[in-house]
Amino acid sequence: MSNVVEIRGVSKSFERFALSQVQFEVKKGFITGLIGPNGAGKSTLIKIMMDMVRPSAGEVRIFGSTLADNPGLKERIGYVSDENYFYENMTIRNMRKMIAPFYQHWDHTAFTRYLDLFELSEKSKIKDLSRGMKMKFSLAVALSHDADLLLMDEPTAGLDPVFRRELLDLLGEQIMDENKSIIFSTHNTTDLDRIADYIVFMNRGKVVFNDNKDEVLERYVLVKGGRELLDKDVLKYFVGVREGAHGFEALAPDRREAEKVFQGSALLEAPTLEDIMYFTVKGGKAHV
Ligand SMILES: Nc1ncnc2c1ncn2[C@@H]1O[C@H](COP(=O)(O)OP(=O)(O)OP(=O)(O)O)[C@@H](O)[C@H]1O
Repeated sequence: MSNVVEIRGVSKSFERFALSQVQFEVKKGFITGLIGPNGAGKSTLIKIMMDMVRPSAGEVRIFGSTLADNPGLKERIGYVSDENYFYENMTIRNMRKMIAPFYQHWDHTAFTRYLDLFELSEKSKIKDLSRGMKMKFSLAVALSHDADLLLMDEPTAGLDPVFRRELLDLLGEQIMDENKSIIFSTHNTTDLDRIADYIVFMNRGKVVFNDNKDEVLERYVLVKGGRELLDKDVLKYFVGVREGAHGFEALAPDRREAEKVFQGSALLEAPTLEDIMYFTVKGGKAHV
């Protein structure tokens, strides 16, 4: 199976944050969701992938080359930023006239179709668009130049629930063509429940895991039991614990092991991606 993106030992330090030794691959033909709490380093990593931020170590290969060696590859990426990089005083039409010539494969028919679908008028000025409408415009651009990779930083942020679903369906349709791939970051794990094939989970500048979504959901297990079960010996089986008035809830990273230890004494349940993110980020010891 070929990789559309290869991230090798990427590090980047800012004054109060470090992305350290990030390493993973993204498979062609799939949707990969990038999740993690605020400040985990998702946007920084996406900017490094786009060659907008230079890493202090390591490299990113997209379609087999680095963008520094082969800047023309950017054309094959449909990038959606988490910031508005359009000119506020321009209309959508004038912005489009400026952007389109950068792309050899600009598809004006597709662009007008997306504007219609997203209920945007070419006459609107960027500054008069709501946050969600700016996101829609950005998506229309990213989808209109026959990109092989859609790389999107929080594309569902600011979208209402109805359009959010429509967008996820639309992204699902994009990868029907098995040559296309999608990477997108989100805070909303339900976006991923719906469409992601792979999950890259980042926390504090590091990758916690990069795995097939179904395998992740099968590997972890939620353990629910009485407080009397919680002692130091048991804590080693958990990545995070939450204590309530009557009992505890914890996430174990190894379902089989947890089944052996807790079968009969605690309740074992399948976690959601949100449970996995919550317990991993929160940790456990401090709460017990
Ligand atoms: N140019 C910069 N200079 C200094 N610090 C930076 C810079 N860019 C990012 N950071 C810091 O790096 C950290 C990670 O930021 P980043 O935007 O990558 O996180 P994120 O996972 O996308 O977060 P969010 O989910 O809140 O968007 C933050 O603490 C941020 O303040």
